[in-house]
Amino acid sequence: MASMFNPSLHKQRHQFVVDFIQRNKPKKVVDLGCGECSLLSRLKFRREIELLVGVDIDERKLRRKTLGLAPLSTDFLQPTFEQLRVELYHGSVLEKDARVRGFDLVTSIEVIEHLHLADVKCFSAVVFGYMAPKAVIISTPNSEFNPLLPGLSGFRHSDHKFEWTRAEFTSWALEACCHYGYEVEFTGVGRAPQGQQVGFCSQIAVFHRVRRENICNVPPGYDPEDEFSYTQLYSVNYPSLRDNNTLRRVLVSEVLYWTETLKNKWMEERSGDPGAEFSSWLAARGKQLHENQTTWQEYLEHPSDQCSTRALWDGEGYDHLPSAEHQQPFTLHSSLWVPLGFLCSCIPKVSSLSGSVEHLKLLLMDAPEVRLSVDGSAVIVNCLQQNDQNEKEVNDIEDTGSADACQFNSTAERVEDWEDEVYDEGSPCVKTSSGRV
Ligand SMILES: C[S@@+](CC[C@H](N)C(=O)[O-])C[C@H]1O[C@@H](n2cnc3c(N)ncnc32)[C@H](O)[C@@H]1O
Ligand SMILES: [Mg+2]
Repeated sequence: MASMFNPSLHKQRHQFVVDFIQRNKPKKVVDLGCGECSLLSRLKFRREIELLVGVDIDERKLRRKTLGLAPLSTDFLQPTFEQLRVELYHGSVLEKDARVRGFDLVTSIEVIEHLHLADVKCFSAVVFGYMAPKAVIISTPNSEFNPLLPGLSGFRHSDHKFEWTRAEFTSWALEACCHYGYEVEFTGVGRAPQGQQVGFCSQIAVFHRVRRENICNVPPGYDPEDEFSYTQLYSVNYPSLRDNNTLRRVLVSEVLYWTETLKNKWMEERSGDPGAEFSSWLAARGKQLHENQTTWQEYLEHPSDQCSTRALWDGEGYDHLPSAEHQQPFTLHSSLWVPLGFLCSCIPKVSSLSGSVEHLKLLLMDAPEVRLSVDGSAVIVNCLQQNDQNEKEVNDIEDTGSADACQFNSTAERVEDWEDEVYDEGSPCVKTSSGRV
């Protein structure tokens, strides 16, 4: 049978669900009779889903592929604002469990035919009456197709309790609609050869819940005894930027990366002229970026162009930056001070993660990897090379000012109180620049 369909029937059924999800964007999805979780492993990539649950009666099957549902390293390295929780339960589709009630979508792919016919009514009551999701996708073999399957005698699988014709499937589905207030469309996957009027190899019914007043029978009442009949085997929360710890971790990495890169650019580009002032460099570079309609982030992402920097420094009159309303970075003795306002306004990645300067400050305040000024308004980056460190420490005892610090009279007063702190602590403020994710 496998060779009859390409892609395989199994893949086509799962693709049908994936396409449905892409169109309808359900947030809570449960796969009943999920087996070895192959559909769930595909659905975990559909990030519109926030809660993805699998239920099966076969615990061994469930445990075999649990690892396939775990977040990948990229989920940790590049988390998004989307949220996903995956849960696996050992239990029967014939029993009620409140944890899968009121979902947007229930799927049950090639499961119903494994139930005894006498239990199918109970399945309908649990799925449509108790779980009462917005939509349901049920697939099952179409017995009318069986004569076309080479070498098949009897049912398609030894565990099948029945296989329905299209009329039998339709009759069951319409009855469930009438009882529980759903409407249904019929389709399938696995086309018959041309001229054969037998329907699809796998027949599929897609149910949508209709308005409450259309429900013929009130769903069975809430039974506290049945509320938690499943046993949870697995649950995992995917990393999300909506979680404060994840957001802080990513933001810290970004802030360390961009402040270190800014420092490195400055140090690289001034290498031919150790006396070059940071303020002139910043102003000239800012003006050039403005003229080229380039953002600081774009500039920092690319290798230095030392020639053009030399030319910039030879110019004059760069006493303001295009984004003058934002505080500008400045050097104070051996440190680079990067105001959070600058990071938020000039580095879109930082602003989109933090949302505001205040929020950025709040998140960085508890992060030991980032050194903030006393008032929390700027990140302080040490500019000394390791081998300059000792010499500088000795010099600092006698020399309390530097040329660069004097360039920033306007800001010097503001940071007067912080200055002691910069020198008292003396150690590099940034431990790493490569921790960015
Ligand atoms: C043919 S497999 C389909 C697996 C999966 N839906 C897929 O598409 O790959 C049928 C699954 O239904 C499960 N099953 C059978 N009876 C069940 C019940 N009463 N409750 C939950 N799962 C059941 C079986 O353990 C098996 O994993
Ligand atoms: Mg089957």
